[in-house]
Amino acid sequence: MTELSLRGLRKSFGGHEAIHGVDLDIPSGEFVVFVGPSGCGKSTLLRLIAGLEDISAGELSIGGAVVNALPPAKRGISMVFQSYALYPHMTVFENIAFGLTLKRRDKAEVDARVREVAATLELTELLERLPRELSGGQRQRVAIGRAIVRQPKVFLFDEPLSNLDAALRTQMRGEIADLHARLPDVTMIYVTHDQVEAMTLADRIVVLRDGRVEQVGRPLELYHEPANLFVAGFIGAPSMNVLPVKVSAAGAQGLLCDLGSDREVRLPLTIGGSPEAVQTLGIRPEHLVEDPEGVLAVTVERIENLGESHLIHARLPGGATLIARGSGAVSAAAGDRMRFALPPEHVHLFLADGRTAAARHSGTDTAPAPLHGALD
Ligand SMILES: Nc1ncnc2c1ncn2[C@@H]1O[C@H](COP(=O)(O)OP(=O)(O)OP(=O)(O)O)[C@@H](O)[C@H]1O
Repeated sequence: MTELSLRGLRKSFGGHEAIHGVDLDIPSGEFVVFVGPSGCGKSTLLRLIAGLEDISAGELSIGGAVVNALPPAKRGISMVFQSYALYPHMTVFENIAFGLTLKRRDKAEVDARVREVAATLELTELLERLPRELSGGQRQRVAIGRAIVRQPKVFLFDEPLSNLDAALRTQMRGEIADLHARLPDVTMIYVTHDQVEAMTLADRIVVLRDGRVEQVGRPLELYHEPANLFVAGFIGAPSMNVLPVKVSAAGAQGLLCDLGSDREVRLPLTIGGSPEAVQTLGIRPEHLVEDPEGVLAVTVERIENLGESHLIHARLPGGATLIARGSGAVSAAAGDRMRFALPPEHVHLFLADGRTAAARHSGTDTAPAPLHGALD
């Protein structure tokens, strides 16, 4: 069942339109993550759903009912903020109970609900403490407790872990994943800057740019089959390498591609339209293969050792830079010349307007997974 439905949702602040008409259906129980560069409208979209901002145009439905005019408290939604927003003079118990007591429930019922939620979040021992007597992770758990005690149908998170250090973030990320598993009927919408949170928590990721949806899909779908250059560059860290390319010949043997290097590369791909329309080639850092016969001749500029892997930052003769990820120790050093090959199954091709070019492996009837889209 569709829990949330956004139809042509728009938001203007004065004369400035921040959300330009977003359409999105979110089924009940789904964990959806909004990502995108700073200022793309993630928080605004979340606040429109919460009712903290008025919708300028379009329709928002929750559980089948249009809620545009409903105040936040009547939408069956709870929200957890980055800042926790706990009441400093109230104990953990009182903070969690706050949402319930507002509804003037029976005291014994409030007590039981708070203790149940506290047990779920391992806060039982801390119920009498004040927020200032808690660690960052504990405070965040209280904020989550205050949200779930209301038994919302929809749970909104606005960068809930961004104030925590790396280790605590990892722990809380696991706790949020567990919470989702324990509350399978609760729909969760989560805003983050963090790629790992987006990739690991989401059933589906919504990539936003300048107030518009660029692509919606499962994390690995976005990773392997980005609809356009923007999504290709945004999902994945380090970003996908993108190089200007000219297709100099296309035929039964595939595409002959000129990357401005000293040799051309033949990719066993065919595309559905004019080869001249292809202007950019993309390859992820982990898919570049060191090969003395490889098409890309580079000069190493810098090596970053990350322990379990390393990143080679290199420059092509034309000036373009690229990053290759390898495993284990690396023998190359700054100033070295190396060559990399492009495994065709990992190559992405993009059109002048940034859309992914449709492509299929020559000699096969089925389109390969990494390349899709329409070529006009
Ligand atoms: N109350 C407001 N008044 C005017 N403009 C606003 C207001 N809130 C947001 N905006 C504008 O709307 C756009 C989207 O902002 P929003 O905070 O939703 O982005 P975001 O993707 O959440 O950014 P960040 O990742 O930096 O938090 C921005 O251009 C921002 O300046």
